[in-house]
Amino acid sequence: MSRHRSVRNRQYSYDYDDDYYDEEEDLASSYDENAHRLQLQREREELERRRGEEQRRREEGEARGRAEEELVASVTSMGFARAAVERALADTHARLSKPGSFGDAGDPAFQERLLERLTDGAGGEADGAGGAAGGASRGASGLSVLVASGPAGPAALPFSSSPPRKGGWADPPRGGPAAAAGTPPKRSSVVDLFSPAAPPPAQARPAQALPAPPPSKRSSLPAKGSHVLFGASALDAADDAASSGLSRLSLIVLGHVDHGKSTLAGRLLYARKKVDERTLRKHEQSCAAIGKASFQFAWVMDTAEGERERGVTMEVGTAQVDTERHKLTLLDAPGHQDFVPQVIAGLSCADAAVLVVSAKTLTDSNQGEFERGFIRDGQTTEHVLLGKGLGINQIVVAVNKMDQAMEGERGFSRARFEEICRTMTPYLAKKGFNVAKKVQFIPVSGLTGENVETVSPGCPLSSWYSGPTLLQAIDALTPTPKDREKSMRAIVTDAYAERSGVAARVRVVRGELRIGETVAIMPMGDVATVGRIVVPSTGAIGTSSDAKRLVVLPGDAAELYLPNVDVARVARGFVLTHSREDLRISVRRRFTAKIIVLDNIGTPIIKGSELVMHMTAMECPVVLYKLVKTFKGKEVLAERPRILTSGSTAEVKVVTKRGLCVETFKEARALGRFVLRRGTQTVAMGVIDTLLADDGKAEAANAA
Ligand SMILES: Nc1nc2c(ncn2[C@@H]2O[C@H](COP(=O)(O)OP(=O)(O)OP(=O)(O)O)[C@@H](O)[C@H]2O)c(=O)[nH]1
Repeated sequence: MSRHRSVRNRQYSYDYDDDYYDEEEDLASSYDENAHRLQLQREREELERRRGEEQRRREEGEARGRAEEELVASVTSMGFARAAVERALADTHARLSKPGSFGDAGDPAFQERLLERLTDGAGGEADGAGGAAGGASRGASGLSVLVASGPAGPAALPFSSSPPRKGGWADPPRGGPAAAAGTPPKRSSVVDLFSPAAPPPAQARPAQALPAPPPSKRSSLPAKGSHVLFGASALDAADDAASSGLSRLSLIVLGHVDHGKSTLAGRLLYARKKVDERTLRKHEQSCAAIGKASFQFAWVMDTAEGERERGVTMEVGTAQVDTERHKLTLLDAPGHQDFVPQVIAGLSCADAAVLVVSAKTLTDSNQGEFERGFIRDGQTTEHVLLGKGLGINQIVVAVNKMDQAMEGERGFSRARFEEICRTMTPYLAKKGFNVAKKVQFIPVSGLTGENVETVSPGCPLSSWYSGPTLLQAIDALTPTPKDREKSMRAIVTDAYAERSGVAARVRVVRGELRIGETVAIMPMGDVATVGRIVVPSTGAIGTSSDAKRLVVLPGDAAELYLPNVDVARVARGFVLTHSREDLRISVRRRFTAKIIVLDNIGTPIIKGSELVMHMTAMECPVVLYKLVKTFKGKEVLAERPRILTSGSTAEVKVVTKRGLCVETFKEARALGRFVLRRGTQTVAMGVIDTLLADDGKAEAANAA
C-alpha cells in the first residue's frame, strides 16, 4: 500500500503497513493540532468581536456616568450633600438586577428608587448650608421636575432631551451651579438616559419617609476596560499611594494552564474585600448554569465572555487591590502557550511574580498537574524563563490546589508540597534566581481559600505548616524603584478610533503623564494634547478641568483620548513621550544586545538568523547580523563565534525590520529588554546595551 495515500481514502484500505500507521498517526495528530489552532483562531476572532461589544457597553457606561455626574452636580448645587447623592446613585445601581447596564436607566423602577434615595439620603446628610431636602415630585418627563426645597427655594433639575454622546470622551459636566442660581433649566443628556418614557405622576415625598440608605454593596472591582465613575474621590485614587503610606507594586500571576491563576487572583481580591458576596454568588450561579461550577473566583478576573465560556484566560487581566503594605496592581496572565506574547506584554510591566503551580495529584496517571507544567514545553518552565529574562527577580511560588494534593484520603499533603519545593528550588537557582532571599514557597488553595489570608483551625495544613500566608509573602516583596523623575514614556497597548481622534490604552513605564500634556506619538512623531484620562484600575477619570489633579504614574495603565489623531498612525508598542524634541524616545533599527540562549532550542542560532523580537506589546522581525562574542561572567569564551548553542550567553548586533522605539536597559527597563522567538518557540532573551546609528557603525547618542 502506498505510503502517500490520502487519509480520506484510508477507510477503504485494509492492508496498512507499519509505516502507514505511523503516517496516519502523524497526520491525525497534525489534524488535531490544526483543528486546535483553527479553534483558537475562531476564539480569538470571537474575542475580538466581544471586545468590540464590551467597548460599546463601556462607552454607554461612560455616557451614563457623565449623565450621573451632571445629576450629582445639579443636585449638589441644590443643597444636597455630594456624598449622599453619590451613595444614593450607587445604592440604586446595586439594587437593580443589571447594575451598570445602560438599559436599566430608562426603567421606571430605577427612577423611582433614585428619587427615593436622593430625597431620603440627601435629607439626612445635607450639609449645613443646604439644609434638609424638602421633597420631590415627578411630572410628565420623569425626573425632569424633581424639586427640592432648601434655603434657595424650589429648583428644577437641568435635564434635556438631546441625545447622549456615544463618544465616551466628553466635555466636563455642566449645569449644576446654574440651576442653583435659578437660571432656567438647561437641557442636557440626562433625560435620554433616565426617561425615555413618561412615567406616571408622583406625589412629593417627605424626606423622613424612608430609612437612611445602606452603604453601597457594589463591587469596586473594575471589569477589564470598565471603570467606576463617581467623581472626586476616584480622581484622587490615582495618586494616593504615597499619602496612604503604601508602596506601589505590580504583581503578575504566572503559571501553566489551569493551575489556578485566575482563581487565586480572584480569591486574593475577595480576601481584601474587593469583591463582595453578592457578586460572587452571582458568578457561582452563572458558572453552574454553563457547567463550570468552581470557576466563580476565576470569573472575577476572567471578565471576557469568551474566556468564561472556555474557562481559559486569553488576555492579561488587571485589578487594583491594597494589601497591608502595597497598592497592588494584579496582572493575571494567560497560561496557554498560544498566549505567550500577552504574557511578555504583562511581564514588561511587572515588579514581581506569583508563580502558581498545581499540587493536585491525579489518580489516573502517575504524573500530577505539577509535573505536566514542569516539562520542557510546559508553561511553568517557560514562564520562569520569560520572567527571568524580562527582569523579574522576586517570585512567590504558590503551590496551589493543596486541597487536592492527596495523601490517602486527605488533601494538603506535606510530602507533596515538599516534593514540589525540592524540584523547583534547584531549577530556579539554575535559572539565576536567588532562592534563599528572593523566592518563597507557599502552600495554598485558591478554591477553598486556605492560607491565602489565614488557615482554618480544622485544616490539615495547620498541623504541619506555620509559615507565612500568601498575602504575607506578597507583603514581603519589594517594589522596584520607579523612575518618576525621568522624562515620560508610556507604551501603547491598544488603540482605536474615537470621534475625531484616537482612544489609546497606555502603560506608563517612566515619568508622569498628565491631562492637557502635549505628547509625541512615537515612532510616527505625531503630536497631540491629552484630552481625557481614565485609569481603569482605580476608577479615576479626569478631563481637562482636572488638569492638575490626575497624574498617571509609572506602573499605571490608563486610557487616553488623543484628539485629531489618525488611528492608522497609532499602534501597539508605540510610545508616548513629551513632545519636546530632546525628550522624545529614540527610534532605532540597530542596537547591540546581550542575550541568553535558552536550553533545548534545537537548531542553534547562527549569524544572520531571522527571529521575531517581542518587546512590550509589539513584535517585529529581526536579524542577528553579527555575533560579537560569547562570554561567561566577565570571561570572554569566543570572539565572533559562528553559532550560539543552547545555554550560551552572547553579545550580538541586531537589525530590526522597521524603526522601533527602544531604549537601553539602563535607561528604561521595560523598553530595553526583549524576547526572541522562532515560530512558537522562545529561543533567547536579552537586554539592549547600546543604540546604533543606521549605518551600524557610528554609535548614536542614546536618548535623554
Ligand atoms: N480543587 C481545586 N481546584 C482549583 C483550585 N484553584 C483552581 N482550581 C480549579 O482549576 C480550574 C482552573 O482554574 P483557573 O483559575 O481558571 O486556572 P488558570 O490557571 O487561571 O487557567 P488559565 O488562565 O486558562 O491558564 C478551575 O476548575 C478551578 O476551579 C484549588 O485551589 N483547588
